[in-house]
Amino acid sequence: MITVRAPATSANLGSGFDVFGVALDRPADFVRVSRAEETTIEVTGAGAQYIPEDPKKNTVGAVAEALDAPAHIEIDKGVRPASGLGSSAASAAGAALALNELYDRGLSRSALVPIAGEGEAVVSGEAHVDNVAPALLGGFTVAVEGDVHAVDASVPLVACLPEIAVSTRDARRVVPETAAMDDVVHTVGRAATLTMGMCRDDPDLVGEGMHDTVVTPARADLITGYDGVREAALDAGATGVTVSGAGPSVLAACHPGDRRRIGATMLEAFAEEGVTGRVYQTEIGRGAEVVARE
Ligand SMILES: Nc1ncnc2c1ncn2[C@@H]1O[C@H](COP(=O)(O)OP(=O)(O)O)[C@@H](O)[C@H]1O
Ligand SMILES: N[C@@H](CCOP(=O)(O)O)C(=O)O
Repeated sequence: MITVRAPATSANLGSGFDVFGVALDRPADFVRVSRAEETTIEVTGAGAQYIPEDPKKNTVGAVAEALDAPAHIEIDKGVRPASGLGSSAASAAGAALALNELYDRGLSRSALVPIAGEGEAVVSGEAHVDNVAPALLGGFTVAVEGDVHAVDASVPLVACLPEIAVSTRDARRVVPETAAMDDVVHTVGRAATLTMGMCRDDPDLVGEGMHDTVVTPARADLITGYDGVREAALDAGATGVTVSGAGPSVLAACHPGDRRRIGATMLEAFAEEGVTGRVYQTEIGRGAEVVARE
């Protein structure tokens, strides 16, 4: 029996739609696997009632199939589904790491990324890897067709999760099909700035690089109170604010020591719109890791 802790992740970071991702120090899922004749799944924890246990509908089922590694898989959810914090990806990445070891497959973490991506295809219709890559590799990741680049980075973050659900599948429907050249130039500049910020552990550059005029405005309309929450976080000292993944979580980058104030302000701004929620004071963290072998 092997247990893996698999972290939440935040994809896109504004300017890097479907490309950028970071592992978050918290929250996390715990995935425990034991060998079996056929795959069965048991889910407990945050939002478990919304997560199917049918292997054909759960991300970990697709991973077990891709690795030809049937198992009884217990998932203890720390990352609520439809949160914009890579909930489905955390389980997929955790299962990939755990089953790889359980069945002695010998695959590297990089080789497990597309396998965990198969799990994402089950829920969003596409095998995008911008969440599973940081969940496996940790740090800041850049997913380009067929390849992933990763770098360790240290930047304080606040993730504010409102009590509303936005499914990734629905949020992909509002993404514009085309962009004007001015917006493309703006986005490239911000994405490059963010990448430089990650390489230098510089929260100011990371925050500046989060600004995006193409995808984020369309997604923001799905999140009640987004504009007020963004303004409030910036007023409280955030260096940049954007939609986390497909939403509804809102992600702020900041300097050390500012997280508590920013988190409280974001919750107040949501409350003004009648929305409750919770805050994770977090930072860029490590990838999934084995925490127990029994
Ligand atoms: N192991 C899993 N963990 C979380 N969600 C899962 C899992 N397997 C399937 N799902 C489904 O995936 C959807 C949530 O995924 P998604 O919308 O991408 O949320 P998130 O933004 O938190 O990753 C829900 O419909 C949920 O039922
Ligand atoms: N690039 C994807 C990322 C979805 O992240 P999630 O955490 O909301 O599942 C997208 O923006 O659709």
